[in-house]
Amino acid sequence: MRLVQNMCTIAEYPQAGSASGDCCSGGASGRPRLIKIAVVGASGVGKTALVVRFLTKRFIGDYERNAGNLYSRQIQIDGEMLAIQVQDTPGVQIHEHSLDCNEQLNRCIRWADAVVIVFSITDYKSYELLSHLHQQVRQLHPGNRVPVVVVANKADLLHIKEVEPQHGLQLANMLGCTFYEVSVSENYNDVFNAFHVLCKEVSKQQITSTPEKRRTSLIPRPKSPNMQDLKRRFKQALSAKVRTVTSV
Ligand SMILES: Nc1nc2c(ncn2[C@@H]2O[C@H](COP(=O)(O)OP(=O)(O)OP(=O)(O)O)[C@@H](O)[C@H]2O)c(=O)[nH]1
Repeated sequence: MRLVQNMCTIAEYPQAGSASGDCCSGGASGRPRLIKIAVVGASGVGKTALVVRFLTKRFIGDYERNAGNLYSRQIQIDGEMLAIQVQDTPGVQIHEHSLDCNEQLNRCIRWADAVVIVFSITDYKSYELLSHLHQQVRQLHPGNRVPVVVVANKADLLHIKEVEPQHGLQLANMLGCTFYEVSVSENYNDVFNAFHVLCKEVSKQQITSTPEKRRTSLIPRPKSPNMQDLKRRFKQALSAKVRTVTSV
């Protein structure tokens, strides 16, 4: 299903890296490096709007309830072309004080190199989900510092806010996440910055986590000797042999 120009679901997208997510398929192969981002949060906080805004710069007011689309696009960040895949996920809820996480969501989180947790400043419950979701990310990526950005959306609706943006910042700091307060409907730059920071962090991690690959690509290939040189050496070896034979 094509949504808008320059954005496509993964089924249409020419593969950058393997389907299993070869995160380091850039460089030598000439293909852009792949960065996979999952966007999670409660229902109605603006996850789809955020993803579409980031990928197309446009705010489109209404979307069907999200079934979990995967979008992809190549974008240039700091001079490098990157293949970004963004997984939009269905809204989560709290059920009896714990996260009502289905397997689909868990799979998306496991698949991701980085996660955006979105809440809306007009919905206190979506804010409460934040630390549960963060915990879920850490549990599903044990021993791996997957970068997480917290996005407080709908900053244009301050008159009906249920969460002080300041509280979002404090919680994000406590969890060790970068925090962005945005209005997807009114401001593209903040949205771009949130994804930009995330992509940069993943990029840094990918580069430092594959020292072997980098080292091999840095070692110059030995030059093959030219034919003249080989012939000369062959002749030398032959005449040496002949000399040895005649001197016996
Ligand atoms: N005023 C305002 N409305 C927004 C903003 N971002 C999204 N919305 C609106 O919020 C509603 C929900 O947005 P979606 O992007 O569908 O939210 P979602 O989190 O993907 O929702 P689910 O698919 O149910 O999980 C839509 O009517 C959007 O137009 C914003 O920054 N400001």
